[in-house]
Amino acid sequence: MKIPVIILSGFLGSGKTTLLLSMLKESKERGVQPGVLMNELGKRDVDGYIVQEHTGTNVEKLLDGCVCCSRKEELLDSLLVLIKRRPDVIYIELTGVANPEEIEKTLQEASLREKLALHYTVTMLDAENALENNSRLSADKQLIRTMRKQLTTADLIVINKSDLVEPEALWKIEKLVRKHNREAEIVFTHYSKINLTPLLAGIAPQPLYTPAPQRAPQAFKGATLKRSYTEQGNVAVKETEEAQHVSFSQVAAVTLTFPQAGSKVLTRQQLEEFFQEWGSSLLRAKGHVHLSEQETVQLVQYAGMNTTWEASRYPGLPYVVFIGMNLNEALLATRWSALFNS
Ligand SMILES: Nc1nc2c(ncn2[C@@H]2O[C@H](COP(=O)(O)OP(=O)(O)OP(=O)(O)O)[C@@H](O)[C@H]2O)c(=O)[nH]1
Repeated sequence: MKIPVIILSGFLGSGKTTLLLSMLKESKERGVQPGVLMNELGKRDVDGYIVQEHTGTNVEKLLDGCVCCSRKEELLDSLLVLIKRRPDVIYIELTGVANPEEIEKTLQEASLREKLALHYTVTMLDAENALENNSRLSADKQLIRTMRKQLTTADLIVINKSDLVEPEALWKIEKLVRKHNREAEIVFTHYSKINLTPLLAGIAPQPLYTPAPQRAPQAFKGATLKRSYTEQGNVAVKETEEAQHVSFSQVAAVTLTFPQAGSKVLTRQQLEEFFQEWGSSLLRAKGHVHLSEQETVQLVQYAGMNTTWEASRYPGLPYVVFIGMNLNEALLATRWSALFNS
């Protein structure tokens, strides 16, 4: 019996974990036992902790690199670990700079192809930044190619964060998406709220020895979903064999911790200003912080230039992961220390 796999891809901060959380909630309501694999660029497991805290789901994690390149071997091992637990479905959340095509190829490897069946590849887009990303990130050609692959490989493209833009921007994004993928279903939403019934169609609690569910038997609006690469996508993305196996080049993650007791206490505003200070070179930041004794631990998230705060029960030492393009790590660390000494 093959286990269906759903891949969640999409640029940094586009809403993948938010979608995963609602998929896990829905799975629980259906009595479906999920296996979850999460990949993070940084050394700290921010999203895995969120998933465990919100849903109690046991997560298989791959930290500090991308499963489509530097952590490729470990992807295979982690999937084998998950398979042993006999889940009804496997959800793989990729880093924001991963090429889902590489993961699809891994699923075809001899040790996996008899056990796993790709069910859907979903790509999330952040409506607030999707139109500017091409020019904002143009210095990193490999990243641009990867983001294009995220579009061409998808069966379903979710244009998320629609609450942050005018309707006209959504039509422009749809036009852009269609240039790269004519076949995928496109849905517009905010906070990753989509109808999960088509996505989870055919996935049910599996008794032993039942036939594998059919892949994507239902579509979002009645049409049958097909895996296809548009001519445009194939022509536009001319890559060398070597380039195809690398998904990000100039994007890196830096984890910074807080000085021990006795140092100056930061305010939320100071931390938010610190994020803004790095301009477009800081693409994403997230972490668990404890700014003052008066406040509980907070999960802080910086995505698309917006900062959000949420109470958390994270028990460990506070930290923030910074993900950026050509981030000057030494300068970042110096400026970070200065925050507490000024
Ligand atoms: N305003 C707004 N914020 C959103 C929406 N969807 C998600 N967010 C917020 O955006 C931030 C990033 O969301 P995530 O779901 O963590 O995004 P992600 O793609 O998993 O992020 P990475 O894995 O770190 O790349 C969080 O603070 C979310 O609460 C949305 O539709 N609108």
